[in-house]
Amino acid sequence: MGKAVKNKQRPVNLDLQTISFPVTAIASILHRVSGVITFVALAILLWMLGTSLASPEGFDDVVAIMDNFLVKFVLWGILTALAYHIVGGLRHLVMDMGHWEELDSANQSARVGFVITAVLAVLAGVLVW
Ligand code: HEM
Repeated sequence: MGKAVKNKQRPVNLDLQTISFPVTAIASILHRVSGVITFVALAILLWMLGTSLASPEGFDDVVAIMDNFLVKFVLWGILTALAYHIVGGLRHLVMDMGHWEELDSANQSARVGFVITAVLAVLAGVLVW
């Protein structure tokens, strides 16, 4: 009993300000977050598509809704999340084929993925506004 307690006395760092995640961990977390955002966004986008196709009034309603900064911002966020999910997803698929699995190449591909997403986010902003 006493020995079991002793074995649990390992160093534990719970000070969030001193914990720094590797770039690959951040890329991984963001991929999951962007997947969940994309999933939730599907409901919003399908509702907008359905409403806009249902009638000319519905189309006008969706156009009117889109004329709001907050709605545009949410749409921009959705497009950016989708862009990151696709970029990160393609990176995953390349890794599944046995490439970019070493520490250096994994770090580099994660960084390149962030840069490509930043460019796509700017393009999404141009599209939405
Ligand atoms: C409607 C569109 C999509 C939705 C809602 C979606 C959602 C998700 C979610 C929730 C996950 C789980 C993430 C996790 O547990 O870590 C996931 C994983 C994944 N997604 Fe998507 N996704 C979509 C489209 C795509 C596309 C277009 C690609 C292609 C590039 C893609 C590639 C992947 C890959 C490779 C994984 C596995 C990642 C891993 O092994 O950790 N997804 N997706």
